[in-house]
Amino acid sequence: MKFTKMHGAGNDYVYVNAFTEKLPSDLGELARKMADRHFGIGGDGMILICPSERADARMRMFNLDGSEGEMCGNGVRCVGKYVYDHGIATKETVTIETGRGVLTLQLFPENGKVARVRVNMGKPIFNPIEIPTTLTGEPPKRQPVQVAGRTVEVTAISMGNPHGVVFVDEPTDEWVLSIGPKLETHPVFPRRANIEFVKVLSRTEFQMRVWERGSGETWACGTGACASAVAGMINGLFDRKVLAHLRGGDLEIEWADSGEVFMTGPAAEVFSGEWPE
Ligand SMILES: N[C@H](CCC[C@H](N)C(=O)O)C(=O)O
Repeated sequence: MKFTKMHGAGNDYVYVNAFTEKLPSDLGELARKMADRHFGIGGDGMILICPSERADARMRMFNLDGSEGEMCGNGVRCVGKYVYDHGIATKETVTIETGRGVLTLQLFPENGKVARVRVNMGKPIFNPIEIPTTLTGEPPKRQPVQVAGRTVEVTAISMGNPHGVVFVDEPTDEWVLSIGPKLETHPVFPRRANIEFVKVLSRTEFQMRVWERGSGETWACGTGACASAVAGMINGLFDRKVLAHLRGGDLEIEWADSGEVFMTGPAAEVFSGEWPE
């Protein structure tokens, strides 16, 4: 089976073109094996680029633990790059079907290959039942959650997948690696959640580290950067356009008057090969 390794701001996945490749029935197991950094190709998970009846292609994303997520912001930029660079779509505006509907992407090629992508990520979801979270308020803003013997204020938002945003003075290892997994699996998030730790730098800039549901710490999270930006905006900390500094690079996030969130960032292909199964 042919695969392509790609990343968006260091959030790396093993991509498989399901237009041409034959896939096994247990996709979770395939993701776990291929994404293993010691015994496999290595990555934060696996993303399938599939045919769609409603869009240029359909994205399916699997975490490192084999669970399937609804959406992936860095992944969808890479899928946009893949379909253009590999001739599945020829226009610079493409549509990708995801677990949260069909998204429109604006591609920015350089010398014939896509280098940056702007994605209409749709409207943030504030309804606690849809997120899903047991926290109250719509949106649940800075709600106290008891974790590891302390009270942490969490803002819950869905960008198609669930996020809990925590504003901190410094996104330390203790926050990310110790509190992160406890919040991911906390009973306030019945389907678990991706957890972002955000340091406000100014009204237009923030630094973020993320603990992802099913994958652990990753170097960037597109949906997480959108959720963090919107969390900062509804908490009165940010203007409507912000720059997110993540471990693996920067993402520009804008919450437009239409209510839709636009994310712009890099997409890169690293190498391709064959998986011997
Ligand atoms: N890294 C991805 C999000 C993956 C989310 C996944 N961990 C989930 O279970 O929701 C992003 O760039 O948006």
